[in-house]
Amino acid sequence: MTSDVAAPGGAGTGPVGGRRTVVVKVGSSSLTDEAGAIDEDAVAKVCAEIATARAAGHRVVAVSSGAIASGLPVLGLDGARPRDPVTLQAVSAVGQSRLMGVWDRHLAAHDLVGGQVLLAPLDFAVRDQYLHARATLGRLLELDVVPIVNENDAIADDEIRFGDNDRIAALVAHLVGAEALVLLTDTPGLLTADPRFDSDASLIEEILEVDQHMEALAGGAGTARGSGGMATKLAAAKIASWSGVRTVIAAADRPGVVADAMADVAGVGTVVRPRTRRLTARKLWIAFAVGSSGTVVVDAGARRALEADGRSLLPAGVRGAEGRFAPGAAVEVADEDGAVFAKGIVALGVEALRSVAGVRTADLPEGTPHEVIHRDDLVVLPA
Ligand SMILES: Nc1ncnc2c1ncn2[C@@H]1O[C@H](COP(=O)(O)OP(=O)(O)O)[C@@H](O)[C@H]1O
Ligand SMILES: N[C@@H](CCC(=O)OP(=O)(O)O)C(=O)O
Repeated sequence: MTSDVAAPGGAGTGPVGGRRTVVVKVGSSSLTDEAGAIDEDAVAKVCAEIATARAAGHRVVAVSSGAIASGLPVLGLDGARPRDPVTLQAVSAVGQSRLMGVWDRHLAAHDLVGGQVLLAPLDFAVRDQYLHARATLGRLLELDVVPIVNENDAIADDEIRFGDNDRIAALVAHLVGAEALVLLTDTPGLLTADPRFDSDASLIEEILEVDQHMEALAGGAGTARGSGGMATKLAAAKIASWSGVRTVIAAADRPGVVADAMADVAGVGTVVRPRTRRLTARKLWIAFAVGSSGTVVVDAGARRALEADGRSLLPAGVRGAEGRFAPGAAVEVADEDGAVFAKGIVALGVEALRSVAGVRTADLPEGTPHEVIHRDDLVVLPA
């Protein structure tokens, strides 16, 4: 599986210009007050910390929630937050520019310039857009701008939007070759239980590998203002970890939190360590950025060849195919018990694949690709 592993020197693009890069995400829960309006003091505090990191020579990308919160009072809707997605999208269109105004003002107090970058899932899933986003973010950093990223809420398709900013922040951390991803929230980090239901919950200071046990501890959002809760923070930490990026989940109101997270100070929050064997940019994109269009079911021998030997998937090992997909689509790979263990880019459409399922290479009709999923297009997922 050597082709899964990135060259040393950084994930994705690698450290830009040899300087350390950090992605700092501030969640809705800590950017808004009880009434749901933007808390300017919270933005000012983060901007001061970003300025300190910049003064220490680091590059910083901010990921900021709060477009909807910024738009509600302008439209007189802060009394009762609308529930329907289209109204919320319209509200975000009003709020996003105001949110940027708040960031610009507080960054300017430190002689820093912000630049708005709005991203949607397709920007990560369509490879050309992904490379384009990477180039733009890289150039912004070269220009000493602080990119301020949010989801493109106004036009995001409700079916496929992220909804939370945690996973966007992790994918951005990969894009810019960050050293650390700092997820700032309204708790000290991941606790042993959701603090709303267990007042004795204590901080988990270090996670070596995000596994099912950890995922079981993570509940949903604590307030109506936040989205995703700890569950999406751990999902983000997993993406970051596979990208070779260290994640720190910590309290937004902790003094010096960004500097301490960069310095890896013990107790700053929950630190999720990067994997030593990180995925290449392409494999990471396949594993986490692109949605899957179907499932290819394989026999036990094929599972072994893929998992243990890092081989390509051949038609002979295929038992069936589900879903609707064309050549070039991303699909999950499952064994005959239905356990999904890999993901990849398939070379045949679903009908063509069904027609050659179980056929040995020597007996394939002329013109049929010999590999259903090439090993370079296949990622074995964590257990
Ligand atoms: N195990 C846990 N440890 C800490 N917080 C948890 C846990 N499970 C659920 N939560 C909830 O997650 C919330 C933070 O997530 P969220 O509201 O989405 O924040 P943000 O807006 O910062 O992304 C916390 O306020 C807490 O109520
Ligand atoms: N993109 C949305 C916020 C999404 C959101 O709340 O995310 P999170 O801060 O991860 O809980 C906005 O700007 O209003």
